[in-house]
Amino acid sequence: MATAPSPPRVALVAHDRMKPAMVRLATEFQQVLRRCELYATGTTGERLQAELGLPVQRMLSGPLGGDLQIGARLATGGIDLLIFLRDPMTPQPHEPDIGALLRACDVHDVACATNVASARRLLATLLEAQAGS
Ligand SMILES: O=C(CO)COP(=O)(O)O
Repeated sequence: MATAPSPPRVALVAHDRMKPAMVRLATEFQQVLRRCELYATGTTGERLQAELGLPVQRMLSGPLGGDLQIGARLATGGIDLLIFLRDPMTPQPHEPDIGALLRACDVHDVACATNVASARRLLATLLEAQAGS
């Protein structure tokens, strides 16, 4: 008997000014996201749980090490796709952690979207894959 494919493991991260955009994106793609295993940094995950009821495994808040926790999971093969809505206009206290997470995506060749337009395209490919399964 064929076993069901395991759900994609998707990490969702947004800086404060980008959280409304993340909530809008997750609302638009919530049917897709509900069929994924979701991870998020602390405050992003809190919003997605509270506003959409998405079952998110929350890490620490980004500035407290959450980006590094997601990066560690990604580096050990536990994340298939990262959506990281970065705020390009506001300096962050944990800039090195952000760079480390994005570098881990490149090192391990994990799909990563850092703005809404590319995130929508990545999520659309998940939608297509789910429709075909
Ligand atoms: O700072 C972040 C990513 O660098 C996001 O962290 P929060 O989701 O906890 O706000």
